[in-house]
Amino acid sequence: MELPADFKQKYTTLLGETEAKQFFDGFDRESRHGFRINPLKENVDYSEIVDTDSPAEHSEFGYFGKVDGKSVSHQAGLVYSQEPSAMFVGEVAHPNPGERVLDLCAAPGGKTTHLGSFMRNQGILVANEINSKRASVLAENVERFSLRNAVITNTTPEKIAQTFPEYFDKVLVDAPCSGEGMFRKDPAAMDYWSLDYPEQCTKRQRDILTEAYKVIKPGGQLIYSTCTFAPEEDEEIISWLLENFDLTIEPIKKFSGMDDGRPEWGNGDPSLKDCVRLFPFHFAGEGHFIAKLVKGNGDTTSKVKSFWKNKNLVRPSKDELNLYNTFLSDNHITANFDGLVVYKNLLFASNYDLPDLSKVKVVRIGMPLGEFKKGRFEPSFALGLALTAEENSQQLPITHQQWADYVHGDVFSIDQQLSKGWYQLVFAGLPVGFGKLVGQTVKNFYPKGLRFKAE
Ligand SMILES: C[S@@+](CC[C@H](N)C(=O)[O-])C[C@H]1O[C@@H](n2cnc3c(N)ncnc32)[C@H](O)[C@@H]1O
Repeated sequence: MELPADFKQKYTTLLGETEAKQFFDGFDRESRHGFRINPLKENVDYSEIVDTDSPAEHSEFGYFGKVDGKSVSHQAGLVYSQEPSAMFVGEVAHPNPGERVLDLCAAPGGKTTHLGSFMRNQGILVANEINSKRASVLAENVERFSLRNAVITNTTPEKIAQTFPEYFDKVLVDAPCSGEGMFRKDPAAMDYWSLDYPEQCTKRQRDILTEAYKVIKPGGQLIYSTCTFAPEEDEEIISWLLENFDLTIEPIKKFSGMDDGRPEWGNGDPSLKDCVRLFPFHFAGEGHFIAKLVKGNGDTTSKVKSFWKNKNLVRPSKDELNLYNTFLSDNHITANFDGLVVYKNLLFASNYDLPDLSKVKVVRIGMPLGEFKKGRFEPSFALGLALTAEENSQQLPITHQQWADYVHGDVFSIDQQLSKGWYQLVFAGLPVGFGKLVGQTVKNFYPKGLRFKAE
């Protein structure tokens, strides 16, 4: 691979001739692909749909291997394709069920879906993305992954800081960066690169981190990561954080092939060693830098405004509750969702412990359950993916061909005689969405914008 001459010169100075040569040779090695399994999808017959022969020791739900974007496993949220070094970020953050967690730079959702896997639908996971198109992709991935406790916002770090002062136990800043760790997989990333580019990125990283700091509870954690090797965006940024904020570095447990942070590439603080560097010539991944910091303990005086200050959100009316409960009982669904809230004619399972979100653009206020339509309740696609076999006995196993018809938007027939109603279609135990059975025809409710031709 033809690396930029300035890049080679810079890293030859930083690493010395011998190590720099190994570093550059690493870009010519073949990339190893990876994916994570979604632990929230239960009762799945893995042998039929995904190859889990090569687990990754450094990431609890991680595997080596390639997943096709048009496969059932990807489309129905059983897996998330993620390169092996990126899947160490969520592992370092490792939130617990019940915590309040923010993923500040979240799209397309690689880390968000990982954080949600650890949280097991308990607590609050706010996933924010500043770019609206990317926020939509984030919402799709969160929906596929069936994260019930995720709120998706599309706003700036400043607005997040105003809305959630000292609110979160853990904050992840997976920062926009110069992307040197993308060069191997996507050589076009080199076109953006220049000797000055890392320095330019640091300004934006400092601005984002200044806001991120404000939303961490005293004693809470900040996880910072980049997919670049540039010291300006890695050790230098952490040095700046240590010098300007009440933060200390927490050691990260390292696995084989992972390098220490380099104090001499920052301000010399020995604790920078406790950060982690993933270099492709030592570790089977594209490259990452990760730091974990803890905010000092102190009293908090900050208060957030109540969820119900937002006048657009209301509790479901008696009639709406009736429609929803009738839908559940008619279709043998026993799932129990808390935090019911209505926005326009949409019903969500949210969390009343959230603050007033009226100053930020909310993409989804929680898990979409469905929509009230002229005297009836129609379930969401997200609900069709999320319900487990225990929560919904009305499941209809389908073949791969029927799944292909379904995602293409076609109706299909079944041989059985079953009572009419909403059925959760399942392939190899994996729910793929709802269909409405009338006679022996399954009417298609696969979202129009997601339809595609499966191979
Ligand atoms: C490295 S990517 C995030 C990848 C994501 N965490 C994942 O694992 O899928 C960085 C994100 O930061 C967003 N971003 C760019 N400028 C930003 C800013 N000034 N404030 C906050 N986010 C920003 C980008 O749109 C991009 O989606």
